[in-house]
Amino acid sequence: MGMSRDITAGSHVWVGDSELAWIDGIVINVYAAEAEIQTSDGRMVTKKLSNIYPKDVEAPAGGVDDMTKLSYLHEPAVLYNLATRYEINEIYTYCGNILIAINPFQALSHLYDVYLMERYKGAQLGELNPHVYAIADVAYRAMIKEGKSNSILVSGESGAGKTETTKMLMRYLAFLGGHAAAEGRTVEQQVLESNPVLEAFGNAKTVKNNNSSRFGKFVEIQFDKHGQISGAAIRTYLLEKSRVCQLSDPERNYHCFYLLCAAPLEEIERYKLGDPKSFHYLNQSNCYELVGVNDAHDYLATRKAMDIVGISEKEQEAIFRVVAAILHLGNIAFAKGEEDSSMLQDDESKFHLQMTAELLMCDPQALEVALCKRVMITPEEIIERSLDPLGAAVSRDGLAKTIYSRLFDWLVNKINVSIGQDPHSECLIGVLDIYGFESFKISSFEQFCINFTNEKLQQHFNQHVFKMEQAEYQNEEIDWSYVEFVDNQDVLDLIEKKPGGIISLLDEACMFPKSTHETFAQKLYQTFKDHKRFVKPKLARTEFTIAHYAGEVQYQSDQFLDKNKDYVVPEHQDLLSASKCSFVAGLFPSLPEETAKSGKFSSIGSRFKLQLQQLMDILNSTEPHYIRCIKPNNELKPALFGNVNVLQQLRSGGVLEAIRVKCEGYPTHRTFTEFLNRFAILAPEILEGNYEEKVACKWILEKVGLTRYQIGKTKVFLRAGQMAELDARKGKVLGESAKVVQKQIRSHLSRKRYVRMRKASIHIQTAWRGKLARELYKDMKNEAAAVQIQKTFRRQVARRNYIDAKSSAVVLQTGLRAMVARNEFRYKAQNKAAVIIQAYWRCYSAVSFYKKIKKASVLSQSMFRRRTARRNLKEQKMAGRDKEEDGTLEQVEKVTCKEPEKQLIYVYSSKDKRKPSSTILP
Ligand SMILES: Nc1ncnc2c1ncn2[C@@H]1O[C@H](COP(=O)(O)OP(=O)(O)OP(=O)(O)O)[C@@H](O)[C@H]1O
Repeated sequence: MGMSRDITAGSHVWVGDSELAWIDGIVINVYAAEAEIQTSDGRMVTKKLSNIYPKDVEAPAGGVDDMTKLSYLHEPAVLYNLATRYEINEIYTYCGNILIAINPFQALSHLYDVYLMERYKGAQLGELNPHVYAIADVAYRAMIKEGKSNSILVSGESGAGKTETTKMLMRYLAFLGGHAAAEGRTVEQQVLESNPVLEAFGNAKTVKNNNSSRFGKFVEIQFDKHGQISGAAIRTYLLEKSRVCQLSDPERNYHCFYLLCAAPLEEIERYKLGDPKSFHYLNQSNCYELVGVNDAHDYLATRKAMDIVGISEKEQEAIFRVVAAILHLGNIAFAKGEEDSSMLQDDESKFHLQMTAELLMCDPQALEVALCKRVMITPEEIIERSLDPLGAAVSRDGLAKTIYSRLFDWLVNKINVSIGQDPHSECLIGVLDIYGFESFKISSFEQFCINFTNEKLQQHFNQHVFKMEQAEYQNEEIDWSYVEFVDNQDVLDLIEKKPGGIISLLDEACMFPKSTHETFAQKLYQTFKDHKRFVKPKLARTEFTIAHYAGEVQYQSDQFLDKNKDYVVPEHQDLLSASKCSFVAGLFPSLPEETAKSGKFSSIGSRFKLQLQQLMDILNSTEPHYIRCIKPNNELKPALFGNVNVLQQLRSGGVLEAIRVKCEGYPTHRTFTEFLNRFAILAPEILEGNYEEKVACKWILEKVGLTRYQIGKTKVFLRAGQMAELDARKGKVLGESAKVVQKQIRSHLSRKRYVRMRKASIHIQTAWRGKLARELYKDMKNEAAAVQIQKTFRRQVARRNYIDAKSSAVVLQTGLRAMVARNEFRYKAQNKAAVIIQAYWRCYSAVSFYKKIKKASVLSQSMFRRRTARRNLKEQKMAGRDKEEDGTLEQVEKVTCKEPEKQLIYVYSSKDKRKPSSTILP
């Protein structure tokens, strides 16, 4: 798919990357066979040209809904397209007629409502967005229109979404072919309800998926001539039996065991069950519960679904009794007995043996013997051999696996009988939900069978894709005779050829008592030493590698022989066919005498091969449709797209193989209009003339010089790489044109720039000159102003000096005159004032003298009077003492006046105090 010759410097390309698988970049340099590329994350890498793929820069931003619309159909383009679409929650994409469904790991309810079902009803494929409904609708309409059966093959690795997709398909088919208002249980209802029942018994939590189907399933939905569902059948393939007794952490056993442990109390007591942790078949892993799952609720839902699919109450009771018996069986432990024999380890084991026998309704002793002993029939005698504890445990596990797988087969059969098949139906739509290609570190017999299935389906797929291609070529009336068909028949021969294939050799080895896995491996090495699909790894003793279409897988042949042997130990068979429970006995019907005696060997491999052939026969008689489910990450998280992971699945899912098939022919188809829109530039002259589209396309192709292309009725068919070649030519033409355009534009731009610069420089000069003139003018103006200021200042100073001088003179004159005048005035006034002063002074002196004299005379008078009064008083006192003695003493009171001369001393008579008796002057 490489198109290295069209890669030049500047090309957008995809290059391999260890982390992202592919990364885009731009070619910087091209050397002889290598190119230097700058990746979009900024690194410089050098890669071989043959490992570089062109990138379509014209691709739509949201990706294309059909990969065949990609201009470059190669691995990175496919991957990038899916990643782009997944980012915007577009989980479905077509690759031609194949639908690629990427698990969203989140509920996208808007994608599955009834409204959408209505929209897809009758819509053409491609008319609406890619969807599972579109595929189911195409299958349904093709069936109605052509009266031919159709099948939808859903594949993908564990957890990719096959079961969910299958459920949606069945729901849509039930919607299309359902009965309007049917009474009771309708067929479609039973078909849909069979899912929870099968999931309870056939699904388990694995590291890859919490609800992983551990079997393949093909559901045939039959339709009557009115297009209504009239019957259905479910075929199952290769249930993983080993899970019943062997678990790895953090996986779980089949859901039904946990559901039963969460059943209503009375059932738990009836079956003597309890905590799942107490059962050996469940406690090998630490995972007992699932997030978001309620086992008690699911138990009741499963019982309800069993009712709907027609499993009676009594049968349901028997089914869960058997499930409980298996749990008890697993708890029977063995200890070493006498010699090489074994015995029950303890009382607990005895209890579980008793319980197992009770639940299976068989004899406990017979059960113990069946577990611990083997009967060997030789031509001479019948020998009973004891098993050692390990052998007894293997026998116990073998019994558990056989019972469980018989129970599962019974369920499938019962569902089929209940739903019923329509013997008159001519058309059916089969939905195949089968495990995808598996490659583990240790791949064993199961992976061998699974990968064999996928090889078979891949061949069918290749043939179909090739047929579809051919049909399109025929429609377009182009020659396709030399398109080669890619085949994987050689791998299928290696596996299934009879005689001489691996399965045949394995059966031979199983039949030969002395065979070991080493002798088997040696036989394989010898037989296939020259087979190009078979590889013996270096230093290998029992491993072998097969180069499958999806990649090499190394198988460990150690357990191939044991796992291939498909027989029930006769002791187990006899024990259970003798059970008193008709249900249990029914699981182990007695073998016809001759079959039992003949001991005819039956192998799982051969039986599976036969089953597969029958499936292929059905598929070959139908019109197939393919849905490839992809798991975008191992974390089971939404919005995480792991490129490397997805690429591996595209490879193993055959999508890349389908693309390779396409690339062998004409991977690129373009309608004439599309082609002209994209490449008319390669021959511009056709745009001028009025040519027919087909002629114009041919003209372009001839002008470019391409060969091996084809022109059909409506489309141009290009071989791988031719689109890139045309794009490269277009790139060159565009490059040349771009140069001319660039030249013109550059000259135009340069001139424009020159004119602009010139104009700008004139502007600058003008502005500069203006600035200078303004500055000069400003200086001159400042100078004139300064002169003016100086002049004014000087005048001001002179004027002030003059005024000062003048006013000084006036002041002086005034002063002088005033002085003269004062002098004159002072002389006259002084005389007058002296007279007045003298007059006053004299007056004053005279008054003062008078006052002094007056005062002195008053004083001398008063002194005289006082002396007189004092003499009087003395006399009176003398007289008074006499009076006192006769009680007529008088009171003396001094009346003080302001004028000393007026002060009086009154003398009162004690008899009459109101009237002084005499007054004494002081
Ligand atoms: N279309 C979808 N929308 C939402 N979730 C989905 C869709 N498809 C798958 N899933 C989620 O992915 C989980 C795994 O899907 P599913 O069980 O169908 O895988 P599977 O391919 O059948 O795996 P296995 O082979 O192990 O049975 C589902 O339980 C569901 O959660």
